[in-house]
Amino acid sequence: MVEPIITFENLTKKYDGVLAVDHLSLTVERGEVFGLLGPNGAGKSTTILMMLGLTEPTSGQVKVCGFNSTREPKKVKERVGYLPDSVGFYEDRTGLENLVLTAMLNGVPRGKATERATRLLKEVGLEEAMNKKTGKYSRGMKQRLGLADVLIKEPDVIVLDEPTLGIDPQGVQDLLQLIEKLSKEQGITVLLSSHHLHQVQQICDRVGLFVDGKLLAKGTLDELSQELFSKEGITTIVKVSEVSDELITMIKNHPSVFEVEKVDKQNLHVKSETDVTGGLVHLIMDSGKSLLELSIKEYGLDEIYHQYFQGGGNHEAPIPRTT
Ligand SMILES: Nc1ncnc2c1ncn2[C@@H]1O[C@H](COP(=O)(O)OP(=O)(O)OP(=O)(O)O)[C@@H](O)[C@H]1O
Repeated sequence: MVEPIITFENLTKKYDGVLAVDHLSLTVERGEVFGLLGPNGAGKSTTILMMLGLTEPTSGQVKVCGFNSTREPKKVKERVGYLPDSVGFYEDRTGLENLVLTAMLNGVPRGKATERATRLLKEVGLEEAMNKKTGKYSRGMKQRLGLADVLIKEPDVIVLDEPTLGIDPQGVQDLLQLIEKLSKEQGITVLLSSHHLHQVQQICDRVGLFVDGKLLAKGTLDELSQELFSKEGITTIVKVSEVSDELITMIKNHPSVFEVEKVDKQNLHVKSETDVTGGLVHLIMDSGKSLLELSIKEYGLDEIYHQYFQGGGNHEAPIPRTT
């Protein structure tokens, strides 16, 4: 069996009575893109700091590539690239010079460092700006350079803390696609901490929802929505030429249907215990109306998050900003 690349075991951190991370147990598989999601103060940064060996757990442990982050922090740092939410570079040096310096500080000889830095700068789309001083880089360019900077030591894992902060929408899309590509093509494991649900949803294989230091739920979007919404049944969105009382009665009589909501004169939301799309097609045809649209409602991460913190998780955590 392949060992998980990151293992958190009952990881706990207390600061002067504040339980920043509360008995976190979680495994991340090699090559996964895992999203750490949670409102401010949920414990995401503290979790990352313990994983990098930069702060000691109060109890429990975290292992990366089989190395204990507290006892063997150097070995962990050799394998993990960390991109904080704001990266600092020597502003009077070029992107290429900055990268070569990082590579050499990580023990890569100059020739190889220049070769690797040039290749990475191309990969992150900074080919034309590589000889420009980083003081003249935009925020998006600095984040791209930051990504190249964490990749230069060829890590197994990269940890990205709010990587898209302050970047324009196109820059965000480009950066997310780049992260996804790197993970898929090079098998790099990515741990992404973010408030931005839509961005996380776009590239993460699995997510963990954190609040008050606790991991409330983890899984793929499908698993989380199944867990939260299965008790609500399946919602089918129906659009017909005209909603009539007769049609509503016919649908209500379907044995699996337990609720029919008329949204407007053409739209209905049908809640049922099982998938009733086939049955609905027949009922609508029998009623003499035309079927214009029929789809099962899918839940996105924002609905899952909202539901978890508003009701499903019975927590009163604030809803984080989602823009
Ligand atoms: N050095 C510290 N000393 C005391 N308390 C701290 C320290 N660092 C974090 N905390 C507390 O630990 C809790 C978790 O903070 P943490 O920064 O890990 O959350 P976060 O999820 O990363 O939040 P954000 O999204 O705002 O960065 C908070 O209550 C915070 O106030």
